[in-house]
Amino acid sequence: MATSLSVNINKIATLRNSRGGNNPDLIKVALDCEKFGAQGITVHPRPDERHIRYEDVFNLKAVISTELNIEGNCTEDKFVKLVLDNLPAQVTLVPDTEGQLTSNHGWDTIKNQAYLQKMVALFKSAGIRVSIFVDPVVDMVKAAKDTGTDRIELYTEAYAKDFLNDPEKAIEPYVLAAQEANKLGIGINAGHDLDLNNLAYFAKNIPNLLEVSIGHALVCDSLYLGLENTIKQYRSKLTP
Ligand SMILES: CC(=O)[C@@H](O)[C@H](O)COP(=O)(O)O
Ligand SMILES: NCC(=O)COP(=O)(O)O
Repeated sequence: MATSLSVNINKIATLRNSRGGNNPDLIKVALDCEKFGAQGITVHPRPDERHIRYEDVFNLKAVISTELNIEGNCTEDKFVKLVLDNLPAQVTLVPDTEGQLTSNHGWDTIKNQAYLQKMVALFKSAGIRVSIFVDPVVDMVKAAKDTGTDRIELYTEAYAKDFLNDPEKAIEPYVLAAQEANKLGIGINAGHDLDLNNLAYFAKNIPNLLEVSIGHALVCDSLYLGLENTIKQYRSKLTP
């Protein structure tokens, strides 16, 4: 089974916002990503709207034909409303605090069990698939199962960092977490700092990896390789 590639277009919005106009055109880029082989589009709007604006989500939902994955912090009412108003294929719950540079930890699914159960039920009752962003820790995966979530998203920053020195050691906690998820029947997504160097090894070693969402490195690579070629190269890393 090949893993799906969802392209995170936050960084396209960052570039657009830097000059206040509409260049690059986020909608056109999303549609081109799909044309070039992306199997989903990921956005992670943040409360300060420094990259994806809330209105972008409505505009994207109206035109894209692949899966829309909205990531963000469900403790913000505005985020919850945005998701319920747009009914994406998937919502990924990420425990960010306001003003955070980027995501830097997964949910503590034990401490926040009751809260997550409530939020998962809310989104699922609207027909939205739910994924919970977690660190690669077996106990977090076990407690994620109890929330009723459909999937987890493994937070891969530590993998990406440690891969440079020792790939086998870097992947170890992720394999254990994935094995637990497989045993419990939860789907597995992954993301953060995945790139052309570390992606194939991750996909090869994680059993039943359903989806990766990749933004920062993919957009950087496209400066050199072009967007179409870049997406094809990422897709090829996910083909068994
Ligand atoms: C949850 C995750 O790892 C990504 O969504 C990442 O946080 C992207 O967000 P930024 O583009 O704001 O860094
Ligand atoms: N969920 C991870 C994501 O969407 C993109 O993370 P990154 O590739 O920008 O680090």
